[in-house]
Amino acid sequence: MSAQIPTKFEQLFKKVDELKPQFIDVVAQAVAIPAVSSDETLRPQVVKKAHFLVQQLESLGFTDIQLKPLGLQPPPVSNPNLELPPVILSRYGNDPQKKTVLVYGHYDVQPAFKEDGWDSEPFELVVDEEKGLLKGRGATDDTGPLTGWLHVVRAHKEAGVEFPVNLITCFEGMEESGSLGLEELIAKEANGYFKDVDAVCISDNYWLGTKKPVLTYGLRGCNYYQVTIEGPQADLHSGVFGGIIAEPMIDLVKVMSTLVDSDGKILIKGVDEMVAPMTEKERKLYDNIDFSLDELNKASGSNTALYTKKEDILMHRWRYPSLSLHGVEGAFSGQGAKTVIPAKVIGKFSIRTVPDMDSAKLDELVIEHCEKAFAKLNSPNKCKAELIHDGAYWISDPHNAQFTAASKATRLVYGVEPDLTREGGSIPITVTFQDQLKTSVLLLPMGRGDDGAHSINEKLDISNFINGIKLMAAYLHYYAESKEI
Ligand SMILES: NCC(=O)N[C@@H](Cc1c[nH]cn1)C(=O)O
Ligand SMILES: [Zn+2]
Ligand SMILES: [Zn+2]
Repeated sequence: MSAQIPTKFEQLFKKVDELKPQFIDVVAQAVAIPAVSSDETLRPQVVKKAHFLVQQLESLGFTDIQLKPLGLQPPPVSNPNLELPPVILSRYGNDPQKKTVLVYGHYDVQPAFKEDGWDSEPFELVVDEEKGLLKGRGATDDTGPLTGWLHVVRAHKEAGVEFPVNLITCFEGMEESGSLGLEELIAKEANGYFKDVDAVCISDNYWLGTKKPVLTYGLRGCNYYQVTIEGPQADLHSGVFGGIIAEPMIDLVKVMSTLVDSDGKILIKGVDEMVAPMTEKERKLYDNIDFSLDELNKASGSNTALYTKKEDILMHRWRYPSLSLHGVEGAFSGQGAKTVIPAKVIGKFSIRTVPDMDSAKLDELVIEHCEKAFAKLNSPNKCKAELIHDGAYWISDPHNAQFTAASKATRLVYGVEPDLTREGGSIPITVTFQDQLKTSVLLLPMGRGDDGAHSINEKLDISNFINGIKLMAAYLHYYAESKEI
């Protein structure tokens, strides 16, 4: 850190360091609540986590705290009376002389089971001081970064440093399941709760690698589909019925195998044609990005990369679509050798979308493709392909007041210029904030590319957590000082 660091940052950063145990304790309490949005039976836990966060906001002096209901979860859903989890709106400061920054985060998490291969219980935060890690579901995605904003407020209060902006929180509990219901809420509040918002900042993605901080200006979208194949009335004995009835699982494997090649090529006609062509200007951007095949291999824990050149890896993560097969509901998946013929199986897959793909057109192509592939099997079973949820891709210009402030903050905290990156993952609501609030959006990641988000042993390095809080604080100060909006 430079010797001329302004006093306010010195005071703030010292306080952040002092409060480290308390900050980690808040993350531990939050991680202990298994707020898995995709598991309908865990919906009360998602709601419990919202209430936990409300308590935290209250104790920090946030005002106008509202738990916004979003109504019932739309189909496909097992329980048609399932309420969506609430969105948490709150503010800290209401000074018309100050800029207003909306911070978005999500308190829901991906599913996690110890049997998946975790070294510890996923919903018990492990604080490993020796390795410098916080380990647990949500540590990096997105419980750790979401709480970061609250810690920024606490550090200001306890250090006696004036908070530089008015802060508005928008924390949702359905991001991992397509942000259902949030778009409508944002549209409704654009001229209400959010009317004075000057900028939106999201901390819900990761550095590209493990060493260099980044600021992010693009995301892929995600359209998530399911194909249901139904046959017999109930699961059957394969010794009694095998070979004499049409098995849903055989049909499903055949249909799913027509979607994508082993080398990642999407086999659905018409998809490639929707992808924006590469320009020379864009091609040059990849040269300056700090990344290597080695980092990808380390993050995946394998040597299974489909591309070896940095440029190819980045292009296929950022600017080309991908299709992933995720799983099969209703299929036998336990240990041992159960000789069952599943009666109904639901295959799940998603497509990461990119400019200029048309989401509705993609749905048509995918559904038609699945129907045709099934028809070719001449099976007496029933097949239905449908969209579960979608979220749009987003790309913006990274040269504005927010990115300038965040670059300055990165130099202050990390002593380096951040790389400007796009992200292969999705945050479905990003584009809605930009369009509805007519503001710029900055993605300011806290964690590293090897954090294992959505995977086993998800972690956040303690240094990233602490420096990430300092980075958030410095960004708010520099943005507050900037002349432009
Ligand atoms: N940290 C962002 C993230 O993990 N986003 C999810 C969003 C999503 C979309 N559909 C299902 N989940 C992602 O998988 O990218
Ligand atoms: Zn996330
Ligand atoms: Zn996620």
